[in-house]
Amino acid sequence: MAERDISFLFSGTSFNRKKFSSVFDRFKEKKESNGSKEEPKLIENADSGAAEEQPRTRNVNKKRKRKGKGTSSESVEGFSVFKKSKSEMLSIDNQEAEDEITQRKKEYRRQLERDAIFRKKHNIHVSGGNIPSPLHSFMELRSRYKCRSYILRNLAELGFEEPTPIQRQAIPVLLSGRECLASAPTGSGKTFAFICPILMKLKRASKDGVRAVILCPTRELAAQTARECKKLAKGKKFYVKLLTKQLVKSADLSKIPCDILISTPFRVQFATRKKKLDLSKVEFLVLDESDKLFELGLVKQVDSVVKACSNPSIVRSLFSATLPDTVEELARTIMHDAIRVIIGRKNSASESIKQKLVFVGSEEGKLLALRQTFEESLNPPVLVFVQNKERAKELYNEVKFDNIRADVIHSDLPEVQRENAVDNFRAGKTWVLIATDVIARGMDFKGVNCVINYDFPDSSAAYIHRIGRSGRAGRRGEAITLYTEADVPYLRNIANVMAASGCDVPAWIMSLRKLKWKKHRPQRESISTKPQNEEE
Ligand SMILES: Nc1ncnc2c1ncn2[C@@H]1O[C@H](COP(=O)(O)OP(=O)(O)OP(=O)(O)O)[C@@H](O)[C@H]1O
Repeated sequence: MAERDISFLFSGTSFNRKKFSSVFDRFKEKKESNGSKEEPKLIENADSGAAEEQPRTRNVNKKRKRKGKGTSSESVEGFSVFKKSKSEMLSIDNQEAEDEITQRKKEYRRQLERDAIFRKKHNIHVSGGNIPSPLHSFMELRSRYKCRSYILRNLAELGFEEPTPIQRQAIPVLLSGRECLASAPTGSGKTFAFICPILMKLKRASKDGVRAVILCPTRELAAQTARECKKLAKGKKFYVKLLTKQLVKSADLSKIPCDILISTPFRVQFATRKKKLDLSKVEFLVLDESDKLFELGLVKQVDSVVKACSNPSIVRSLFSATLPDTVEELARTIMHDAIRVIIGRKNSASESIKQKLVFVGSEEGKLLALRQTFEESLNPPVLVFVQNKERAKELYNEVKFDNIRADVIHSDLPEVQRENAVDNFRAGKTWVLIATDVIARGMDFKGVNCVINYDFPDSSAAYIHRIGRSGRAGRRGEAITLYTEADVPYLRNIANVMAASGCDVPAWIMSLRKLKWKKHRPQRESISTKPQNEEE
């Protein structure tokens, strides 16, 4: 059939098959070798990674062919080439094919070396097969992946000059249709590392149902991610939907156009269980803050969303600043041939944060230390983290009369109040925001100068995420962690994180025994300056 098509195309042309049999054979060989695993590729990248190098391959081949012609005419002067016997011709062709393969292999190796040097320079560590080359610039999104100009325009409008290390590697991975397990420091641009390839792959808006789902552990982070997504999609009519409680209640979601759905696992699971949401066409699933999503309490909901996204060709990706081995193992059970991308050292704090430990003796000592810090050097915006919502309320009641613009956020507050607390802090109306871990992850407040851990964090991951609210996008930040006698057994774990990110830690702390850390949530005395009997 194919042959007949070819003959049809060449009808009227006298084409001597016998004379050019060796050429025909070469094409045949190529066809067969295309399917074979042994065929050497220029770049052992996944689909588009390889595609990205194809023009270069073709150029090399063209050049090689032209050069070959030139050489033979030079050496044999004109028509003498046709005087060669058939077997000689065949051997020349075979030689040419072999040369080409060797050349490709060399180029492929050179590209691997260039990639390795570039990754080393940007502290990018990768594992997995056929890893696409990292991005050298945002412009490569156009040259390699035909990125539409609206995205490049929006990146420029946002003031992004260069991709961050996680963006350099994770974007090509996802654009190549590969799954990605990624870890990079807080504030290093992970959000755009998954939003950008999703927008590029979805190409344009459609009314055919949800095509991408992004799960975040809190509604605040989901709202922020939806906003960021809309910023990058500006100028293109994508349907980006934040799935809120009201939306689930009020609408038949199947009738609302939605390309990208962003929400918490609870909300998405609820909507799918009520048959208000069909996720069978989802092409991309992102688990942001994935280690948090895999914690007890969320993992079942996540599991049910993962199952609801039943499209067999779905591309899943996991992102977080902290990725414990247990989470990696669990993640691998749901991922196919994922590429692992780690920026810097896994589970470490951002190096742009100056970290300090301050001993305060007792709970009373904490309040004194906090007030003293505010009096001497309040440099807003400041975030103060406490252990639970009760303590958040107590501390807020203490500082709200201190002539500083303070506010509080915790899970007991109604949605609107939580939103206002975040918005006012963002807008600079609030100087000091007292918070539980509800905003410890992912929240991107511009220019938080200092994070104060009023209560010692309950894990080193919690520490990394809390202090990571400052020192974002290359800016400098500060973190102060108050501790009492009750916290001393856990000091060493925090000290290790500090030392790994280049901060000074007293030698006596480093000589403490390292405890296997379970959640550290000691019973703490209530926060109050009022005498006990007055309270009663
Ligand atoms: N290429 C870039 N150049 C400059 N700034 C960038 C770039 N990419 C992202 N940013 C900015 O960096 C900040 C942090 O980004 P993002 O919130 O995505 O960090 P993250 O790595 O997800 O942090 P976390 O681990 O805390 O969730 C944001 O304000 C974002 O706008």
